[in-house]
Amino acid sequence: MANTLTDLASQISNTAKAINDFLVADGHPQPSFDVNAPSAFPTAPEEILNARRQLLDASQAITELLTGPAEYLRWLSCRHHDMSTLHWIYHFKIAEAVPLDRAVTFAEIAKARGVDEDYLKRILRYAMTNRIFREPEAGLVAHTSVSALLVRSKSLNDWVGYTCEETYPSSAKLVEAYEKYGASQKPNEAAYSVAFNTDKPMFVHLAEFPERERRFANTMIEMTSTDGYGVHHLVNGYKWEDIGKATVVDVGGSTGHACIAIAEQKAPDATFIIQDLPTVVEQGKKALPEGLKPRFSFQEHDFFTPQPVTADIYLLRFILHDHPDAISQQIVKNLVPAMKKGSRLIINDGVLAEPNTLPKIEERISRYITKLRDNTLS
Ligand SMILES: C[S@@+](CC[C@H](N)C(=O)[O-])C[C@H]1O[C@@H](n2cnc3c(N)ncnc32)[C@H](O)[C@@H]1O
Repeated sequence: MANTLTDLASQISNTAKAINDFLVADGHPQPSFDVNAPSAFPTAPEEILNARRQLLDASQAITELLTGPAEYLRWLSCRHHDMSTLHWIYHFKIAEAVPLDRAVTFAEIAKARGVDEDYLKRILRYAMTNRIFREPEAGLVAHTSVSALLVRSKSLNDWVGYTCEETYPSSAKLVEAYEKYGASQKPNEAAYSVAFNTDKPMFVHLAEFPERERRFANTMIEMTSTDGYGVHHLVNGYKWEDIGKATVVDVGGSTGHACIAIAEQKAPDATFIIQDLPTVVEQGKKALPEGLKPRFSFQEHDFFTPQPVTADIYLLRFILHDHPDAISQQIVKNLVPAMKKGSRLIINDGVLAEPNTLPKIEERISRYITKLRDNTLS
């Protein structure tokens, strides 16, 4: 792998050219933080996606190399300001006070949201260094494509809320939780337990706060918009078109978004039972598209107890990574008594690559799953 400045620079130049040629040839706009810029890189052939990965990796490497280890470590340890300012913006609904089509003064935003103008200015000017809002003229605030998503995308706003208000405070308690529980595998002995002063597992505790539970369910939907966790991997990774009139049970299926995609795109005759905790089930029933009602039902079921439904297919999507091996085995064992001859179990989950086999950016994202477990689940 290239590791000198000139090697990295030429890798950056070559991959940038390949990407630019693709964007121009296919009529896509240049990447930009303009408020109306596309919110994601366009669909592209595999070689362009690879060039993008290489470019991201090389540009991160060159930035970090040039920053130098001491400076890099100093500022790495200050990144909590990124989260705390984002949290402040989320909590006081600042994005909603900025129109999408024009700039407004700090004073107008402060008045609309009932916050102190100077405080707001300090928070926003820091956030602007992360491309969240911009100051087109001194004293005026306008949206960027990033801050605009806090208004335009309800599920991305919920993702930000969940990370700022559940995982961020839990992360800050990682050391305290380890001091208290060591490497406990119990779901109620996690950093979340310390942060929220509870002896209940996260999902049980969340159920006491319907708005936070709803936000978590929406975060799961938003997750399917990401590269690696897209529901298209599940939809295209199995021959759903061959299952005919099968019954599919989605265990811990949240509000049913994965099975909705399967039902709409690949399995027009199958029926689906979405199982989850009681309040999530209620949300799922409310959000189900009208046309799917004859083929969908929602059922309260705790996957730590025996499965009540005999079905052709059981789906465990993004369930097992939340739990240590012994508990995951129990979740799977609970399915066995309900299974009939020919029943299938489909597991769709994150798999960790060997260390150093992915670009650093991708390896870090894939390891979020392990952090999720340490922080919030066990
Ligand atoms: C990480 S989410 C995955 C959701 C969904 N399968 C998906 O792919 O988006 C875990 C889900 O398990 C549900 N859950 C947690 N504990 C549960 C339990 N004991 N029984 C049933 N569902 C549970 C949560 O409410 C949540 O919807």
